[in-house]
Amino acid sequence: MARLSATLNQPADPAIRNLLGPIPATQYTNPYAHLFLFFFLGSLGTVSRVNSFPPPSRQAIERTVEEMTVAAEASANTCYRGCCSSAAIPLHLPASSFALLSPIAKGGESTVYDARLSDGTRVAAKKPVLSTSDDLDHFHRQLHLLCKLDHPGLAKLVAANARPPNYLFFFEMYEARSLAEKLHAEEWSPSVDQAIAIAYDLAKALQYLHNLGIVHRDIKPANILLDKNLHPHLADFGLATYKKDLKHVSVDNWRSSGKPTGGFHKKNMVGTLIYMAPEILRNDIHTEKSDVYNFAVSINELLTGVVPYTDLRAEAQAHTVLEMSYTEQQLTAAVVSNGLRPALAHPESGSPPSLLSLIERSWDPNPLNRPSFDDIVQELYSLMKHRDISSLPFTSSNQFQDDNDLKYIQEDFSWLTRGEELAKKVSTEKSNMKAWSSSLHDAVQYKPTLSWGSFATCGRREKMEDTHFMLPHLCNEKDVHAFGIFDGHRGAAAAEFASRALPTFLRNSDYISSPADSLLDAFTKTDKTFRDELELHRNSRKVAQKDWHPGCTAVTALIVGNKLFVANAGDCRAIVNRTGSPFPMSKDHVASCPEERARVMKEGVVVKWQVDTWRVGPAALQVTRSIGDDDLKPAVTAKPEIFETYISADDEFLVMASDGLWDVISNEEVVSIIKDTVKEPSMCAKRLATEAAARGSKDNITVIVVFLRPVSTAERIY
Ligand SMILES: Nc1ncnc2c1ncn2[C@@H]1O[C@H](COP(=O)(O)OP(=O)(O)OP(=O)(O)O)[C@@H](O)[C@H]1O
Ligand SMILES: [Mn+2]
Ligand SMILES: [Mn+2]
Repeated sequence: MARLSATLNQPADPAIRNLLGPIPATQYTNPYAHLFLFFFLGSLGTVSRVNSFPPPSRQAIERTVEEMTVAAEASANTCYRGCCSSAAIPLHLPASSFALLSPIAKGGESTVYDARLSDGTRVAAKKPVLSTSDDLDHFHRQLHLLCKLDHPGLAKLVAANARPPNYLFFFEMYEARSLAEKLHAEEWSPSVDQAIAIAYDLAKALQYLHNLGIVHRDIKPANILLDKNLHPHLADFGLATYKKDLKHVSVDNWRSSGKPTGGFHKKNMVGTLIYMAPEILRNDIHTEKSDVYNFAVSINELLTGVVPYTDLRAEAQAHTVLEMSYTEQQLTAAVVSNGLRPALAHPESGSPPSLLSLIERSWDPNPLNRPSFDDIVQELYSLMKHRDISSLPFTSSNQFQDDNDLKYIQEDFSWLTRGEELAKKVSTEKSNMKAWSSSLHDAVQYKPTLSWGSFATCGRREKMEDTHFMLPHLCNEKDVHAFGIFDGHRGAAAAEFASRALPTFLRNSDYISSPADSLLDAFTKTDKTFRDELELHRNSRKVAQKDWHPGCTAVTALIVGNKLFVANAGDCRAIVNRTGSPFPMSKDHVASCPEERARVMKEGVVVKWQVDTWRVGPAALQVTRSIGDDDLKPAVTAKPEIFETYISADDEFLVMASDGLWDVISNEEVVSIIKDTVKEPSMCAKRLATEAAARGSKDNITVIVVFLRPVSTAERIY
């Protein structure tokens, strides 16, 4: 308001000054001045109709007023109202710097054009229909939101023109157009693996939005755009909003809107009716879980290639469901009251049962029963790993891969499988497990009873660079178990490689007699094999960026009978709850630790205070030990520190986690959180990760919880 009053007081177009003339100056500074002005200008239109001048449209006047504001504003990159700003996206693209070519889609709300920027970039220009001041507000809300978003799974805004008279959004052009067109116009039929990869990418994008507190509210294949590699990008933020604003918006939409059955809202409702969750059809407020429902219907459409409910065509009344408006009510009633859903993809078509179950749970009538996108991402990620989809050409690799190894992926390369292959090749196939367990046959020794679970989430990060493994009963030895977590940096390559290579080395340890030596050996071999492989790839023509040095920190626990060994390199951490308090099983290797700093400097690498903490070398790494990071070897060593201890009845559980957890939750708090959680290891792991995310952890979070004694005993004690 301050801005408005300031600008209105400036000398401007005399026509406008005349229009505004009669308004007493005091009213400009009143907080409702804008509204006031608006009504006032609106009534002018009516007045001037009496005279024979053509009435200036409300929109024209509002824009002229806004133009004055534009003139008054410095060249700051904000919209004319000052509500939207961006460091990266130009918000005032002058008319001379773009050309609109042919329209590619036209809806009630907007026209999308094939367009070119002056540097020749092909973009999609979305020109919204702005006929009321509500539409203008809506444009600003949408721009404000789009300026805040940056995720590979979302349609990317590259520029905007947020000033009169041409309000435009410029998006990156996704050449394969929308999933709806691809499926129904081109009759594309994706492989199951392609469908899973698309679902995973989309789920990641939605997880990102939900973590920011944003709901999309219009997920459907027509709003899922595909690039030339068939990676999906969620588009159309016309209905997206902060969840916290939703109550308000919803009341606006459904109750106090002057036109409850027509216009904008009706159109949006109708346009997406077949994707809408029962609670929305009942006019409840949209939550994240309504997005989950829309997602499920869309993914099922991707798997089946069938527009929801159109396969009911044979049945008498369903015939017109999509064509005639009166049957919309019947469809609504069936979805809401009778639990009607689109026909689920057939297992015979190759869709894995776990995916079908995920879809069914995601369109559950009760929103509370639907999984969150954290859960969905996790499930799809496991499914992808299980099917080894990361090595297929159409993968959603960029979600958990660095842009560099994206190239490998597209050439059928996977750091995961490479880790396993190479470790097998390097190690001899002779296992030492027998030697370890021969020490176990002591009748009086304590026998821990194990149960284990894990949870991993990308959290607020865009990419998942943590990996982990759980190998209970290693080599079919009932008393030997291994667990590990790897936290990647500078890409996920090292973490992925290590998550397969390290357990393979462990399994195949040959000549070494003690488990601790085997751990040490597995760490150093994993590091060496990874760096050798990386060197080969960097020298090959496949990698554009030669200066690429991914690494990962690692923590691995090996339980042999009643003995626990933890090997750690970097800032993951492991603790045991021993007689009710945390007993550390690792030490953090970070540059802020004086001994570690001295060690690194002795090896000839500089450690400097940078930004907020001590950092190592030109790469400014915070950790002082890791696998990979070949630009900093040998100072940043892969040699782990190994702690060992006997497990006794005093020991309740082991917790291992990446630093995303420990950054925000102390060892003591971890113990007490598990104390009040159901004694089920994966529930405990999930609870800890969720708590860390809620406390603002900005990192990927992976947690493994291993109960060391029968859970019922533990529960009786607490
Ligand atoms: N960046 C883009 N690249 C390629 N095609 C695009 C792009 N953006 C939009 N389109 C095409 O234009 C169509 C409409 O875009 P969008 O959904 O953003 O507009 P809308 O007016 O909000 O439509 P709706 O009727 O779904 O609300 C899309 O389905 C797609 O076919
Ligand atoms: Mn759309
Ligand atoms: Mn839209």
